[in-house]
Amino acid sequence: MAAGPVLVVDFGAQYAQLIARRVREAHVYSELVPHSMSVEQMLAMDPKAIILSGGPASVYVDGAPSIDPAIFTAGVPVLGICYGFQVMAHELGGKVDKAALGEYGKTVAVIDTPAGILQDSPSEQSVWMSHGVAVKEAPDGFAVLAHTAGAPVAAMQDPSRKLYGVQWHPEVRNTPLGQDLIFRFLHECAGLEADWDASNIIEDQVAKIRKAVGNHAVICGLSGGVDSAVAAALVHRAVGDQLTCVFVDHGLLRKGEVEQVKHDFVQATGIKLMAVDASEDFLTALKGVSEPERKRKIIGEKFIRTFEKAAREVVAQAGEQGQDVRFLVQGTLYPDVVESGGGDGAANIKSHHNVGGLPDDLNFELVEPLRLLFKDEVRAIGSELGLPDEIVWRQPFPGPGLGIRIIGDITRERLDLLREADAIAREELNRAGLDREIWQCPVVLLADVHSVGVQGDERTYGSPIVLRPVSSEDAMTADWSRLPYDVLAHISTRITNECSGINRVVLDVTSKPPATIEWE
Ligand SMILES: Nc1ncnc2c1ncn2[C@@H]1O[C@H](COP(=O)(O)OP(=O)(O)OP(=O)(O)O)[C@@H](O)[C@H]1O
Ligand SMILES: O=c1[nH]c(=O)c2[nH+]cn([C@@H]3O[C@H](COP(=O)(O)O)[C@@H](O)[C@H]3O)c2[nH]1
Ligand SMILES: NC(=O)CC[C@H](N)C(=O)O
Ligand SMILES: [Mg+2]
Repeated sequence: MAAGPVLVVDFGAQYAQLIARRVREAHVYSELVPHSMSVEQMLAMDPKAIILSGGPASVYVDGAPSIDPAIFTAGVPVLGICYGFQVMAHELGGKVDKAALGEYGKTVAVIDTPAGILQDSPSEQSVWMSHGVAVKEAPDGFAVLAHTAGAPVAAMQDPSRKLYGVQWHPEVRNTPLGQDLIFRFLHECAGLEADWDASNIIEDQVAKIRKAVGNHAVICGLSGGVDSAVAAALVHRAVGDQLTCVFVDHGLLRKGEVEQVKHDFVQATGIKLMAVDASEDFLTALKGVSEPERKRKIIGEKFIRTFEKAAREVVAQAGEQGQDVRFLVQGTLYPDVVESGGGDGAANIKSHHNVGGLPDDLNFELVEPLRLLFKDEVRAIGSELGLPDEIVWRQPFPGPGLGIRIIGDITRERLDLLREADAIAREELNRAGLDREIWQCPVVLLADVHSVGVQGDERTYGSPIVLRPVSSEDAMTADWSRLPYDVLAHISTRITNECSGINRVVLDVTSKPPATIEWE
């Protein structure tokens, strides 16, 4: 039995990393590789199985990405999904052409033969589709298992060669029986054992970090959020006191956050923490800037400059034995990478400060043990590492902080106003016991928008506050939370009463997509 990961070959899919994550959910380790990697290199990784992802191209168009057909005769079980399925059919002599009917979204699949990857399937399944190309005839040797209105061959298999393909997307939650198909491919068709969970990643990462860092000093950007806390805990387990965490107060934090992070983190972990007040520096650099990407780039750069200063301080404090700090740990997760345009062929939606916002002259080597993972996986690791619930279940808060929640330029007055409104919303949501139900609730100040109000019989001309409570599994998609009206009413009354200058509170009722969670 091969010892390597299940490889997910990325053909530029929206959901490639999601496939890897569903495989890990089925307790088999999985990693993503680009389709540009050669088949020899893939096989050198000793993969247990290979999954070919979806993608935007059409196989019959010149120059469309493909894969060396040697992959299909290497004896490694292969599952093709959507574009990957079309590639498999095309390369092995099947017929692939424009679909008579494109299918996007919820579709009914008729299961003609409930075998193999579709063993025990009901005769019809609701599946999630996104295709305009279809496999019209399966290659020789394949059995057709299912069809839909637009896909005469919607699933096929040749168990003797361990080759499987499906037109729909089993990796998205909108395909209710999708995980069942992935599970059957891995454990029944490919015969893999369920041998991976969060504790494996801890062992793996600790070993990798130890090897990379050696006996050098390391700093970790620590925000109090779960991602950096888990990254810090992993690095601490690997190299102990070589690690110093650096918490930056950039003036864009929420009310009470500095004291809370200093206290909770040190108490929970015992890791060395250096808190740096860099607010003057950040706010001066941000003066007069209202364009979101500019804000993000400035914040990303200032973070690094602050870490550089902190690193010099760490060296100075170490005295005689002090040596340069080469490594910077960040709690970067996969959604930060993909939204910054870092996926293979993915678009830049917004430059997360810790990825797309990094300056070109970065002198640190980055240590990002969570870079391929999603937040719920990180939470599982945090629990396994023994971090307290207050850290593991803390709602996300973006590194650029309130800076990307003031729509308009950033001033100290606007920050103070937003901080008050945000504190009220958080207090009331917490009091109503809604913390776990809500993924996070950005509170946004539309600083340049003014509307007329009447307070104490006087005319006011103030700015609105937007409440943006969302529910989500991994921040890649989100829906607006249906909060109880009385909680909303209470928050609205308190904000307008207590925050002078705010005369309106509005609720954002948009999902992601089409919106994003943060406004900038
Ligand atoms: N105020 C800060 N001081 C130091 N480092 C920070 C700060 N804010 C963010 N970072 C760094 O940037 C990374 C990305 O921020 P991000 O908000 O995505 O993660 P997090 O704060 O650790 O967790 P969460 O997403 O749950 O808020 C962090 O993991 C951390 O390394
Ligand atoms: O550390 C961060 N640096 C950033 O630059 C950044 N931008 C967005 N976010 C957080 O990422 C998740 C997805 O946000 P969006 O739907 O707004 O893209 C949400 O949880 C956001 O709060 C960030 N976190
Ligand atoms: N989602 C996909 O992989 C789409 C595959 C191909 N581009 C099609 O339209 O059929
Ligand atoms: Mg954060």
